[in-house]
Order: sequence, then C-alpha cells, then structure tokens
Amino acid sequence: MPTIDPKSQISNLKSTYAIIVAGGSGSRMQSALPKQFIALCGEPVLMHTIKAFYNSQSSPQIILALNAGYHELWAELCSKHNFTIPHTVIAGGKTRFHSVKNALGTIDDADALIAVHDAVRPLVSPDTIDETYECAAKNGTAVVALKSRDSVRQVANGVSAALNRDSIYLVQTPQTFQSALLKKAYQQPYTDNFTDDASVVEQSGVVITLVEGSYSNIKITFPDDIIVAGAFINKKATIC
Ligand SMILES: Nc1ccn([C@@H]2O[C@H](COP(=O)(O)OP(=O)(O)OP(=O)(O)O)[C@@H](O)[C@H]2O)c(=O)n1
Ligand SMILES: C[C@](O)(CO)[C@H](O)COP(=O)(O)O
Repeated sequence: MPTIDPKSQISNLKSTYAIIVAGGSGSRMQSALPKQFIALCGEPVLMHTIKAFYNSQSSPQIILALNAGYHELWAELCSKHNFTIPHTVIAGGKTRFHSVKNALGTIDDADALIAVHDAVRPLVSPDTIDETYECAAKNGTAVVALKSRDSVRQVANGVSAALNRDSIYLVQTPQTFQSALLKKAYQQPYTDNFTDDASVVEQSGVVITLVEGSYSNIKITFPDDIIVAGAFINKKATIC
C-alpha cells in the first residue's frame, strides 16, 4: 500500500513561497550587527528562521530580503556554519513594506501561496507554517495571531478603560496569502499604517482570517528577547 505523503494536499496543487524579511537595521536592539545576525544558541537568528520553513511539510521556495550591504556577510556566515538550505537572496527595501514588495517582484506565479515572515521570529513552528498555507489555500488569507493573555486597557486623553481581552489578538507572522491578492494589495501606495502584510491586504478590501499563534513565536526586538528565545530553545524554565 503506498504511503500518503504527509505534505499537505495544497502544496501538491499550488506552489508555495516564503518571503523572509531581513532588511531591517534592528535599531531597538542596539547591537553591533542587525539582530537577524545575532547568535542564538550558536547560530544566527536568521538560520533558525529559514530552518523552520525548510522543515515544514509545505517546503516553500525561500526568498530572503536582505539589504545589499549585508549580502556578503550572509554568504560568509552560510559558509562558516555549513548552511546549505536553498534560498534566493534579494535586496531589502527602506521599510518592511518595501522589502516585501521587492520580493513579490521576483514571483511570477499568480496562483501560488505566499507566506511573509519576519526573519527575527526564529521560533515559529513548522506546524504553524503549514497551517497558514492550508488556511490561505481555503480562505485566501491566513495571519498568525495570539489571543491576549493579559488584561488590556486602552488609554485616550490620559484616561484608561478596560477592553474585553477576548477580542484582542496580538499579531505575529507568518502572514500567508493567495499570491494574486497579495501582489495586488502591494500595488497600493505606502502609508505608515502598513505595519504588516495583513494591514496592507485589509486596506485593499480583503477580509483577514486568523490562525492561532503561540507565545514562543516571539519577535526578537529588544535585548531581553534573545534571553527568552534562548530559554525556549534550551527549555530551561523551572518551576520552584
Ligand atoms: N526595511 C526593512 C525593515 C524591517 N524589515 C524586517 O521586518 C521584520 C520586522 O521588523 P522589526 O522587528 O521592526 O525590525 P527592524 O526594523 O530591524 O527593527 P527596529 O524597528 O528596531 O529598527 C524584521 O525581520 C526586519 O528585518 C525589512 O525586511 N526591511
Ligand atoms: C509584522 C509584525 O511582526 C507583526 O507583529 C510587526 O508588525 C512588525 O514589527 P514592528 O516592530 O512593528 O516593525
């Protein structure tokens, strides 16, 4: 009896791509090198991220948006760490939006599924990645988001008011879309409100579907995030 390929059926029908955005400077991290290159348990953050996509069942073609000034460093790091996962390196842009737009310009397939993921979310699970491709195949959109664990308050004019935390989701990546609708959305002129792909796609009139995220899929933004990410990798948490 032939074994069924555990690769999701969607990937048999549609090509899958992953745009890994790594064009940022990491100003809030204040490290010597942009945070995507910082060593996390012995390997640059970016390598953990690419490995997660490589290990997913969807096995997407990986496009890495990286500022031109860092292409050589990246090649050196790949050689030093014997990192051979296939990927295409393209130029990042002046904002995250422009980095994604540059990467989209290299994808011709109008019927593919495209995940956009922050290079600095190295702990994304391959299962979550697969779930977004499956969801986007059905709905056109799939954005990973985590329900707030804390109570939430909104402050306006110096006055705070409680919000219903069950209605608050913290947005993560991957954010995965049917390619034609993502490409169309990225033809809009840039505005500062475009903090992620969901905001760009939503502005083009498309409803966003959420996929449950996880606390461990943190974004490395500030120095203490590296400590948290390291603890997740080493599973060092202790309950006294
Ligand atoms: N011009 C840019 C800016 C950001 N990014 C990427 O978008 C992701 C999320 O952005 P953020 O965490 O804000 O990264 P930085 O812009 O590098 O950080 P900071 O805002 O602290 O400068 C990161 O993987 C970052 O490399 C990008 O590809 N191109
Ligand atoms: C895309 C994103 O990671 C979703 O949480 C986030 O919006 C990008 O990070 P930034 O810190 O706002 O640039």
